[in-house]
Amino acid sequence: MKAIECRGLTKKYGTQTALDDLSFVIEKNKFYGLLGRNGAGKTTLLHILNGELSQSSGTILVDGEAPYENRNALQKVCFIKEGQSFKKVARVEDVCLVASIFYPNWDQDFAEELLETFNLNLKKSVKELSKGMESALGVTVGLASRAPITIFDEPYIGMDAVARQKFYDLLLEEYTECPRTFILSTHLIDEVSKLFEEVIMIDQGKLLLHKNVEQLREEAFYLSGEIKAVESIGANKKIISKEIFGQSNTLGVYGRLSDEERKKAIQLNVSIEHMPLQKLMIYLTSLKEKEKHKDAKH
Ligand SMILES: Nc1ncnc2c1ncn2[C@@H]1O[C@H](COP(=O)(O)OP(=O)(O)OP(=O)(O)O)[C@@H](O)[C@H]1O
Repeated sequence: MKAIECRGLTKKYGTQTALDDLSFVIEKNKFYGLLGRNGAGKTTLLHILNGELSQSSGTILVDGEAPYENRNALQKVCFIKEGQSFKKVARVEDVCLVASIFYPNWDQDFAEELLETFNLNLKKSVKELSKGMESALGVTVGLASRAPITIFDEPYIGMDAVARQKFYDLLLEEYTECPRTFILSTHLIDEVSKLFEEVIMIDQGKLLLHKNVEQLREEAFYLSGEIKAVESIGANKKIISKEIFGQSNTLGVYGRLSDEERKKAIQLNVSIEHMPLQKLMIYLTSLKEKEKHKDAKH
């Protein structure tokens, strides 16, 4: 079942192309990580998804409807942005009241439970909150909205490591108890990658990768061992990184190993290790950059 569908989605700001012919499907009740370097186009995509921006061309459907200025579609989406700017004079309870009016599935008891967890007082005004506390208020709204599509775009600005961990634990608990579509856009990839079921990577407005995380675990790995042995296993594979330490070599590989190749790796004392998502993104985006420079030279 589709929660979101993009076809040829393109967004231009004047001559700047922020999204370039993006096509993908986000399925219902799955947890997505939206990843990409600064300026990749993530926020632009999320603003279009949330009906705040219109695309230059292509289509986007949220639960089958175009989201731009469409209240019906938007009630299904709760979008918590980086540095969410709630009205400074509003009290925490006012923020919850407004959210309860907008989101049909709002759960006030859950909201109050979360506020207590984050030590937020209902009577405090937003201007009295620290940066991290304001982010915790955003996280509370996102979770208690119980919106079928809940999106967090770097929602933890100012939250310390303990508060962030609390947020990830709550997110996992909520996803397990009350499944819905979650999209988390983040630069702290390895902190949260355990939550993701699918990963969408964007680079310079284009889709770089859309994969199931389990599949990625099998397809992105390091081979380490004696130089010749490692190179024989990595031959004919897409090599995305290479490090040589004396007589040993570590290759970052993006591809699949057959059972035969795995057996051979054991025989040759070549270790196979999972590559963290953050590293994979760094390698893939820098490879793209190198390819672009090469094309520009020719
Ligand atoms: N309002 C705007 N006017 C002109 N250009 C814009 C505007 N908003 C974004 N851009 C450009 O569009 C591109 C994508 O920006 P966007 O904010 O979507 O990236 P992002 O992936 O969210 O980046 P970050 O991780 O830094 O938040 C960038 O090149 C940016 O300079």
